[in-house]
Amino acid sequence: MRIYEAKDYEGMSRKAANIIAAQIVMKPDCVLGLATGSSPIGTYKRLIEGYENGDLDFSEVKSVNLDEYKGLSKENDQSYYYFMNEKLFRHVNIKPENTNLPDGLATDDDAECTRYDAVVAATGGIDLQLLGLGHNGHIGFNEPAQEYAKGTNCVALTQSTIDANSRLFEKAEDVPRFAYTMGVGTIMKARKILIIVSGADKAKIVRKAFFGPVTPEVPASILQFHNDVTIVGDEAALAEIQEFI
Ligand SMILES: N[C@@H]1[C@@H](O)[C@H](O)[C@@H](COP(=O)(O)O)O[C@@H]1O
Repeated sequence: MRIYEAKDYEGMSRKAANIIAAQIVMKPDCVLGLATGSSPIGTYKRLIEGYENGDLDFSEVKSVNLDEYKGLSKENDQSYYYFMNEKLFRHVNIKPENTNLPDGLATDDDAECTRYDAVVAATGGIDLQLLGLGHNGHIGFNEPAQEYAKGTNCVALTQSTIDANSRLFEKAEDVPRFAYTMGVGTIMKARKILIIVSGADKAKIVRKAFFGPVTPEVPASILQFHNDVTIVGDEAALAEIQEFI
């Protein structure tokens, strides 16, 4: 596990974008696993700059996103489809047909999970998976549980996740209660994992996830078993793991 400490959110974003940019330069037709949330917004900004100044070409890049809220359409400004379009896709030359997310409006959960697993498999596998970290250790929307989900699944969000994400919605009641998420098994199959963490509120879970016991009760802890994980965090988020850096 490599750990890079950046001074602040901006520094974290630059470092993470450099790692993703290196992946794109080394393999122009790479498959990127992408994430939503506040953590990757700065990273996507830097990638857009890389495209605008001619350093990065997304024309052959494929992407698969981790998750999507159940019940939200692509046009809903809270959907992860909308987020990805606003924060990255529409600003670079990635082909829309090469970008993939679970379908928030699917009605048959099992069929949608099977479909999305097939979509991910058809890409040939994820070269680099970008991850944020939930306050309870969730990755994608894989919440603390008794066991790890292997493939895409429809999950009931925990109250703590609903509360954390309600800051982005007008009313807490508007936060969907269910989401489709890529499974932990699929995430673990990514060739490289890049996890970004920022802010003092992540410090405790960072220690628990990466230096505590491996358990589905802290979903991100399984990343300790992956052989190519890079953590990029700012000083505040890495405050509790200083002895390991
Ligand atoms: N489903 C997303 C995750 O993919 C994200 O990594 C995490 C942390 O979000 P943030 O980066 O805003 O702290 O929570 C959300 O619920």
